Amino acid sequence: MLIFFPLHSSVGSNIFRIRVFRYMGCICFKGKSAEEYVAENRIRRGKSKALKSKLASNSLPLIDVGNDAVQGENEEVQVAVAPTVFSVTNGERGALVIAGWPSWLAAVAGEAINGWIPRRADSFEKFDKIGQGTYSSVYRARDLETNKIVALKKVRFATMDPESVRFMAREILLLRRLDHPNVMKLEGMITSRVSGSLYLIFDYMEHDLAGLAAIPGIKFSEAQIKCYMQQLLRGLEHCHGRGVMHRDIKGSNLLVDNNGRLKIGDFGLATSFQPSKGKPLTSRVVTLWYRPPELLLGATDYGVSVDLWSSGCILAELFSGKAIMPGRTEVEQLHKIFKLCGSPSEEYWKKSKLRNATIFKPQQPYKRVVSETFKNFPSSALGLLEVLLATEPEDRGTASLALQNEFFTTEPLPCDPSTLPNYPPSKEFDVKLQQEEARRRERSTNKEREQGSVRRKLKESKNVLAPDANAELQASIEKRQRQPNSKSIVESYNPKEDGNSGFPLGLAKPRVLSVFSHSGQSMHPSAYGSSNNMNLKEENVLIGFNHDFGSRHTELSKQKFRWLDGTQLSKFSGSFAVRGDGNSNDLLDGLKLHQKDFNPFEKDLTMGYASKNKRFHYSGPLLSQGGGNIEDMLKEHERQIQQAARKGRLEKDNTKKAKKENGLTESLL
Ligand SMILES: Nc1ncnc2c1ncn2[C@@H]1O[C@H](COP(=O)(O)OP(=O)(O)OP(=O)(O)O)[C@@H](O)[C@H]1O
Repeated sequence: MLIFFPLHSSVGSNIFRIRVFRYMGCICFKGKSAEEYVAENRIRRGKSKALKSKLASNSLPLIDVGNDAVQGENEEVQVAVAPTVFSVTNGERGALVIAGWPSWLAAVAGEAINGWIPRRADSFEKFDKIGQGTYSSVYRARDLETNKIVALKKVRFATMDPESVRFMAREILLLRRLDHPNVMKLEGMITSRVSGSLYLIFDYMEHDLAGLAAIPGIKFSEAQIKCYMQQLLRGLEHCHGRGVMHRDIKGSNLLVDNNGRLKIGDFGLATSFQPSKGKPLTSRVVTLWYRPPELLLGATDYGVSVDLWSSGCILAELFSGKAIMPGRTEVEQLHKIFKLCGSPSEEYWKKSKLRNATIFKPQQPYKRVVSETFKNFPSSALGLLEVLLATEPEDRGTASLALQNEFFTTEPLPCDPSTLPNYPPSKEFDVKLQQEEARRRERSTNKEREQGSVRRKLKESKNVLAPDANAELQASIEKRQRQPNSKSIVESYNPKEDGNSGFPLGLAKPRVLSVFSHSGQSMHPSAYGSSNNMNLKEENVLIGFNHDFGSRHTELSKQKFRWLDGTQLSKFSGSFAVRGDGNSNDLLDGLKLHQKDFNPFEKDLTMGYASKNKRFHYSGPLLSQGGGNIEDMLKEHERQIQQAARKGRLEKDNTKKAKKENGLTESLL
């Protein structure tokens, strides 16, 4: 059997000529000639007229797939690779491995790599690290074949975990669907049959919008803002037109090159949407500050308007120089939205039937004050902002409509991207590095004096960086990577599969996350008494579990809720929250109450938990009974955050003290 080794690929083209070399005078695969094989296996030869003529005119890009064979006896096989995604048959899987892909990838994510040939790592010269995402590290590199500077995104996933590979493949599949000047184009991938890693190849982009906005002294002009917004909306128009929802539009995902061209990047949370199919989606997407109200209210049938909301946040941010709604928790985020954009209409509450609507519906409607708040913005910008930041998703229109808004047609017109100034390196990553460096220096010199200067430096950087979309879940990703055998639960999670008690087969033993207390507020288990102190024997208890999955998709739906009886509970080492006087009956009453209200299999009911480093994270809605009093919830919420912060500071001080004492002892010894 002939083994093909890739020499060079021309990814992005839909039609290739593949030069195969005869080895010992014969080319065969599974008893067929390469040509027959290629013709039969999805690679359609001369199917359409246009293709036939291209084939005849020899105008197709060429890929060599053999450097190991005997030259001289070669023949050219012309191959058309359709641009769409295919399901992969066993035969094709074999062909993918032969083409140089590792079997773990071909087996699980054949569709994502079909028709492509991997690039070899040694055909790139790797330089510095330029970015760090939750799921990746990004490096600058030179493509030795083209001499072009590129960005290599090394994606993190567990090759042993098919679900994790499949999820990573989703990003690739979606990227392959897109081809637009304002969308990051996947130029190819690097891996090999023996490699356990995968790099995605992109054009190198010098900046991102968050980083640019954070450069001290930079204030974009109206024409420049229009230019960036136009590019963003054009990119979105393309994505939406191709059935892709981005679901994480924010400054650091909008990459900008030295020619002023903006491209939407990071499709890790993106999904394809088919409105007709009505498949429920997770509401735990989009970085908090840019997350629209419907997601905070638990919508699972949302659409592309989520990206338009985020774009509205970006528009206002570009004019005001800072994030407009920097919430620390989902509750606070929703409150900020209501205070600025008003609460949705009565009709909306009724018709939308959102999961968290009863909890978060304010007793008194909030008035919209967008125009008053941003009265200094140009009026045409306000017009577009009013549309994009509509509380009700249907009122946000579409990217195409936004592009027709008078914002883009009135003076000053959007400037040409090439006229945008050249900025110094300014990625969000660079800003983070600078801030870390400033902190490090602070520690190593006179504390008092340095503290002042760092505070000044941080102040100078006018834009506070947004948290990562799922930053709070980082700790569990790492844990998950050490647990390759756990079964994952994907967006289309089917509660029936795992029954009402116990856990799905193959799942790692879950960690108890939270229980609902009497008032319905979620409490962090470790902050309160242990299960042994409570009389939980007879009752069924609603508990949130963290299955600790490492891959991104499971994060989106990782927290599941189950009713457990006392016996099952006793199997867990976690401890439980009790409100009021700590009497277990308080808890149980509360739980029974919630048993009526909630479907135990619903996701994302609560998200408060402590990570490995014992920092408190509140990312989820804290539930309250009956709804209506968001102000009280916020007060309680704020109190809990302050308390957690105080506790953190105290622990830090104690550690420092202990270290100091140890140091003293050591030096004495
Ligand atoms: N093509 C590129 N050119 C230059 N820098 C890039 C490029 N792509 C990504 N980066 C940098 O790397 C960082 C991480 O990339 P990306 O956001 O795609 O990774 P991720 O793991 O999906 O991140 P996230 O945590 O946001 O999900 C970006 O914020 C950006 O600064």
